[in-house]
Amino acid sequence: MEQGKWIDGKVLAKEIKGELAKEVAVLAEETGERPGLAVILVGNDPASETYVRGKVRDCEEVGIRSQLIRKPDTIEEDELLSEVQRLNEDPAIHGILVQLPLPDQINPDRVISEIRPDKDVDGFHPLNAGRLATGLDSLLPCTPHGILQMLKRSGVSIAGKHAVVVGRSNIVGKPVSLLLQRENATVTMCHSRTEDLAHHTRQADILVAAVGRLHMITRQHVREGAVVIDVGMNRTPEGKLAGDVDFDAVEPIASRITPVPGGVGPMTRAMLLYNTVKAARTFFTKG
Ligand SMILES: Nc1nc(=O)c2c([nH]1)NC[C@@H]1CN(c3ccc(C(=O)N[C@@H](CCC(=O)O)C(=O)O)cc3)C=[N+]21
Repeated sequence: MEQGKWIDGKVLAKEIKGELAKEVAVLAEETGERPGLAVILVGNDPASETYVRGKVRDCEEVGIRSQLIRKPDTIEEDELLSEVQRLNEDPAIHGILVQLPLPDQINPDRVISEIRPDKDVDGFHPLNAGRLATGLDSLLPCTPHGILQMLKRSGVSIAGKHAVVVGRSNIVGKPVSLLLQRENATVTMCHSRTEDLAHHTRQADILVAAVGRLHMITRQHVREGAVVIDVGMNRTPEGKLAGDVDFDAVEPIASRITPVPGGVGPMTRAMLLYNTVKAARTFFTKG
């Protein structure tokens, strides 16, 4: 296996965290304060517990203060909305993240819309989605922004290239297609109802797989020399974490490829820190 063609998300995330740690130190020097992130975790789903613990640890690494707020999975929507409102008003909190998924009695769209857009470090609020779509400055969703950073920092040129995005979710597919267009790529969107998927994906210079189905992108979907970004987070029958791309089949023909784990996931976490620092800087400079 040729290590040089892997785009290593862990290495790049570490580089970004180093840059953010310096910026946090400068902010602390100038203002006497540190960025603050509040993470709300409803219930005790083991996967969510692991993710949230990771986020808290990441914050410590760069000097961001974090606050984990736990709520039982029986919480009513109104109570969760009140908790968000309280954090909206808290001057020590610059970023608010409500871990998804939420229990059935809670409408996630209502909760996301309750977060102050300038504290919406997931970039999920409709105002931030609309600002991205219209080309205004905004807090960017972490996974799409992480993908863009991976491409840029590993020297992949985007302008004029054909990017094919598989998956049209609000958290990955749609925003990553907008970001790639902003970088002057020609973008094709594919989804579960696309006919002859492989016909489209084989045209890709840059292929982004964000479907959530284990190993659905195989060798026949990929043009020789393509750059392949795997956003999938699936479990194999053996319980291992694996992507949407059949890595062993695709790696030999790709020019660059991201592994799972160790690819997009760590970048997503790094961009959450980036957004928290950005939100804090905006808050401090507005006075
Ligand atoms: N409000 C909200 N915001 C989120 O950003 C959010 C969320 N809810 N709910 C769940 C998903 C999932 N997600 C991950 C991020 C990084 C890794 C990650 O770093 N994964 C490691 C491996 C972790 C492992 O080994 O289990 C990797 O890919 O190398 C995983 C999952 C963020 N999410």
